[in-house]
Amino acid sequence: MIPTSQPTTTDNSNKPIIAFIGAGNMAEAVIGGLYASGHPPSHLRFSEPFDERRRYMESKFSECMSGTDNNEIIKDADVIILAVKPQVIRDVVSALNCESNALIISIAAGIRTEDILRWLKTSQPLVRCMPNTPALIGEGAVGLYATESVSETQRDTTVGIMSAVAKEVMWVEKEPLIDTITGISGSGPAYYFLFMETMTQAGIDAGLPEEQSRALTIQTCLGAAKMAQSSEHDLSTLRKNVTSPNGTTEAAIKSMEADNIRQIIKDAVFSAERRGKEIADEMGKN
Ligand SMILES: NC(=O)C1=CN([C@@H]2O[C@H](COP(=O)(O)OP(=O)(O)OC[C@H]3O[C@@H](n4cnc5c(N)ncnc54)[C@H](OP(=O)(O)O)[C@@H]3O)[C@@H](O)[C@H]2O)C=CC1
Ligand SMILES: O=C(O)[C@@H]1CCC=N1
Repeated sequence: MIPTSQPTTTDNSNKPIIAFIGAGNMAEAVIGGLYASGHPPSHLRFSEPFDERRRYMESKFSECMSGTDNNEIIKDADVIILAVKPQVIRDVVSALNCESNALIISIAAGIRTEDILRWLKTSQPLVRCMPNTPALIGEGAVGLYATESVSETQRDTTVGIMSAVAKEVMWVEKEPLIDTITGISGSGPAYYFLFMETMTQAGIDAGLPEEQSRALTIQTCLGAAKMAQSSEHDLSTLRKNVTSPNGTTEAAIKSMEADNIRQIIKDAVFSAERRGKEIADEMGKN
């Protein structure tokens, strides 16, 4: 009997070819996550007009195809990820020649699917996605909205891509909720950084060495987040568990409540959400 030959290389034929338009921070995070998850580099491409940035990305992802011509990069792609700033997306999308049924994923803050489809002049399957920068270390949180023409397989492909960089990947049924997610997790890392910056500075002002204040602040944030993630208790119970009657935490929380901390945070989230809609209105005019 003649032995059947065994393949010696991994079969990559079922992995989608993914083309990134714009190779900035977010594209770097997603390409990095896909690399680490074993996505074949030959199936990853990016275009980037800024020479210095492109060279940096080429040195980091040397096996990927790269260039400056967006239409060259999207040829034969199964998935096209729009990773440019909202202010340039209209010009970028209007110049694309999408002839295939490739899935398009836009990560641009605010920009609505109806505008992207109008600029594309096709009824391409389109997903609107809101990732965040912790994706750079595989700790992202991602919200997704699919237009009608996105198939179940393309939904699975989208989740597969985003799961390479995120621990939470979730669909919403109504597109405006992507703006809400922008206010929560898209912009959210900056709120926590601001909180940590301020807390570190308070420690320094009170006499702690910067290194100690920074380390204590960061570990406290991380510890609280991990507790919140693993605990069976809700967030307010966890807060109350730290707060002894007439103790130190109570004094701190009372001080924050007196300064209207809850309203401050809600206003911040709604400001980000509103700004997303404003960006969409500004860019969607034409
Ligand atoms: N940063 C964040 O926390 C998050 C960002 N987003 C969204 O992700 C998108 C990308 O953001 P981010 O990665 O931070 O931005 P970056 O500015 O880092 O990346 C965008 C890249 O696109 C390049 N670019 C500009 N014009 C073109 C073009 N015509 N063709 C191809 N590439 C082009 C830019 O080059 P050049 O510098 O030369 O202009 C830049 O390198 C934005 O729409 C943003 O709203 C979503 C969630 C979180
Ligand atoms: O600030 C911004 O517009 C982008 C989108 C979400 C986070 N950063």
